[in-house]
Amino acid sequence: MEADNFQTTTEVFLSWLAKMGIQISPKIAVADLRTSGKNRGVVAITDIEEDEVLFTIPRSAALNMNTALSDSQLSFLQKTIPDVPGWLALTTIMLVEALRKDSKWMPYFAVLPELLDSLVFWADDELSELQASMVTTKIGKATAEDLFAQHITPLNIENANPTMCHKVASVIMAYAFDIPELVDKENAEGQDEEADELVSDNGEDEKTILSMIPLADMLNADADRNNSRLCCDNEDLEMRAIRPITKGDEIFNDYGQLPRSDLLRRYGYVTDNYAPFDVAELSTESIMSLFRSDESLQLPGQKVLEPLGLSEVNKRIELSQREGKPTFSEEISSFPLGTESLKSSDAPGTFYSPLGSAWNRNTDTKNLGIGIYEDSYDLAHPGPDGPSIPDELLALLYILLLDDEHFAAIQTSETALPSRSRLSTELVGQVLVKLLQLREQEYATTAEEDEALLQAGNLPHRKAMAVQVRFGEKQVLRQAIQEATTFAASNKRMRGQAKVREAVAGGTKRKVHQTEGEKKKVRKR
Ligand SMILES: C[S@@+](CC[C@H](N)C(=O)[O-])C[C@H]1O[C@@H](n2cnc3c(N)ncnc32)[C@H](O)[C@@H]1O
Repeated sequence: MEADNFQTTTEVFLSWLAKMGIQISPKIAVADLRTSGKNRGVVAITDIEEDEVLFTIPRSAALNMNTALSDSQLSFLQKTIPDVPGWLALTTIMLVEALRKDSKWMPYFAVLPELLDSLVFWADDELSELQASMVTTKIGKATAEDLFAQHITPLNIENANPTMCHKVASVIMAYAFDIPELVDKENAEGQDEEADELVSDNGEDEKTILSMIPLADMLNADADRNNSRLCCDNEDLEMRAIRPITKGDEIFNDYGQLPRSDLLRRYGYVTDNYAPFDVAELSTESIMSLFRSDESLQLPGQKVLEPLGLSEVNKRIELSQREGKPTFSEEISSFPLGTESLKSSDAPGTFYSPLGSAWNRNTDTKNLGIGIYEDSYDLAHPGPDGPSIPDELLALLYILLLDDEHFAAIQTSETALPSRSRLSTELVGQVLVKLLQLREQEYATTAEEDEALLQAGNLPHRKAMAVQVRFGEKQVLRQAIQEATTFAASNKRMRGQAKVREAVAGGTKRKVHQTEGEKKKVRKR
């Protein structure tokens, strides 16, 4: 019976797509992919050539603030909640639209999922299976609920309780597209001339509108298996093949090169094909708790690094926080800086990104510039795109480990940091190994134990996904440790050449001398 309902809902949806003016190539079909855990998807029923149009969607069939609700409902919302992020505005629109008895969008709403497996819906005991993964700090459930309470609750929309708001907002996060605004070419020409004087035409100022796009959002994704892309020629939206597709193949969109932690957070699934994009994060707080400690740092080979003293640590942090992109000399540019592209664009607490001003529909993409001091650093699998350990992390440790004379030289002259190969000193490598081993120990199980769990199989679905995420992060940490052990650049400018001493047998730990003021501020590990 359920299968019949599923099939009927799909058929009603397909007829509705035609009524909405969506033209579909006879070479594709919507398929029931529940047996592979994907619900619906789109498949090729004959061979398809590269660049063929799979379907065309008029802008009127994209659900957004231009197309949903009555004019009076929309202007009421614009007046009542003028300054909200785009995802929150679209959530409100969908909640209100779903209550309209004559809503033309009903056959579309019927194919949208009731509930996803994205992390906002996980119970605490399920989340605990992610162990020390920092993805749990990025769910932003409480922040989202504050926004629901502040903006949606006062509207008294029937059934718009926090659970329902999360359901709609999480569907938007997993299904919506940011599409360029329709440009009124006749009027835009004159405006462009004026605007040319003010802004550069680098595409960053393009206005976008967050939209639900029926059928385009029925495409699943599997890392680099993407074979189609949504294109926009101002008037219509087109899904095109970006490579030849063989009969029977699934048609995949591109959700981005996301680590499995983020895939799980945003989309509620993971597959092995995303494993190459996994990241492990090292928080700056954990680095600083090591450096701010008043205890000596025990390094491999029985070496001991004396503490730096709190005010000195703070001076070095200040230097690393200087605004602007880091400047490194020589061959640093042979690696892309850090692993920014792997990083989730949304910060903790901004769960349902993209954020942007809602009613003027402009998503701000300005790059504010980054110093080497970040809240956390992404470690990745080394590959053609770069090494495992980002340059910024090396530079931060290098600054913290520089001897006083060379630190002062960099501080006063604002000279560039040395190249990556010179940042990778033996001492930086040893401290990094220590930090990464401590990070590994934050996870309750080892990589080997996780692997055994996965091989044994039969895990509950969410636990299996969590174990894959934490196992992937531990594998990245292992690779980063491996990379750090190869660091062999000279320690000549490094702090502690006089003070790094062989620990005496039984290694007594000496307290560093501190001023009274400093002592009060020292944070114990
Ligand atoms: C844009 S929708 C794709 C259509 C969706 N399958 C449906 O039936 O409504 C994104 C959602 O599809 C599912 N999905 C996409 N790709 C998947 C994959 N490779 N494996 C499992 N589920 C997938 C996830 O639930 C994700 O949140």
